[in-house]
Amino acid sequence: MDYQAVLEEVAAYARPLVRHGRVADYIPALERVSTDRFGIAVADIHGAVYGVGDWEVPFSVQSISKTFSLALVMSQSHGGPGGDDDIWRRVGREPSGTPFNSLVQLEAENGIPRNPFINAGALVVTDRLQTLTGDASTSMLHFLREESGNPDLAFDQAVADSEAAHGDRNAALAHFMASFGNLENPVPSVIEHYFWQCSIEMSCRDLAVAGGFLARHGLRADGTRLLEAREAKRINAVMLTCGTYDAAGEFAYRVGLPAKSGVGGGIIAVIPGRCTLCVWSPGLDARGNSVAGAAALDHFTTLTGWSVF
Ligand SMILES: NC(=O)CC[C@H](N)C(=O)O
Repeated sequence: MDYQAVLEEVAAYARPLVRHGRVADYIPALERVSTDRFGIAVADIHGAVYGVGDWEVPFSVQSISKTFSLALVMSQSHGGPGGDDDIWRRVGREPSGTPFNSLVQLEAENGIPRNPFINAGALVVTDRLQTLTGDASTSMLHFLREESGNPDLAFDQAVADSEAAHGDRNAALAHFMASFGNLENPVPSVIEHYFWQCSIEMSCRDLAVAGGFLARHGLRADGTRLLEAREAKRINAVMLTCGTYDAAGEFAYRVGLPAKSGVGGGIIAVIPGRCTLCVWSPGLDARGNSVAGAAALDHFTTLTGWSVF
């Protein structure tokens, strides 16, 4: 496969959609990013990386971090009966069908979020990572530096501060879950670590490389094992069904890959056994997914025939 040629063709297909959609404005620091940007990268399972456009420009990973926090928690607390991790007692794995920051299901479902990729679920996962590591956001940053091979990865303090200043919704979710006994750490510390992890800046290149363990059935870049193969399979499955919020059905229909999006405009996608992709373009659709990014991934699987279906 000539990855570079495929990426050029994908970029040409998606470019007319760049500037479509809206930049997330509920986190004011994200509003400053230009909608003109478009980049896409592929990292194959052997470590080769290809990219076009703004593929080396760092952006705010936002909810893409939810994939890595789940992986870190699963890697550190291998399972109970049937190999299931304890985290699944505290968070479900069904699509929510509601927006990523919705409160509505939590009361009826006793403070157990539908899945780890909506905000409520990610707060539970961050809480667990905080208990396991003592410093959830820093342990994630170190992991991402190692897996991406980029020691310069950093938090974006302006984004973390901006989100904290406008974080009433996430604070409400956390307090509500705490009232059901579903948080182990104090709410202020959980939301602070969550905002920090969302603020990490990475490029398409960094994210495609760092997500390689999902395509390598759990093996890290250095060949050591992060996750059992069945755990990597499970994360990919939850990405497919829940990774693009209440658009996961539409995304599976169009793209047919496990994927996780963020309101910074990035989307990572996994082709197990082959490669990991990351695309970035900040204009978002009504559900919070990158318009040009989703179109690019759609065209990539159409050109290559490499969906999981
Ligand atoms: N969908 C997202 O990327 C949301 C992440 C964002 N930090 C939030 O909590 O609202």
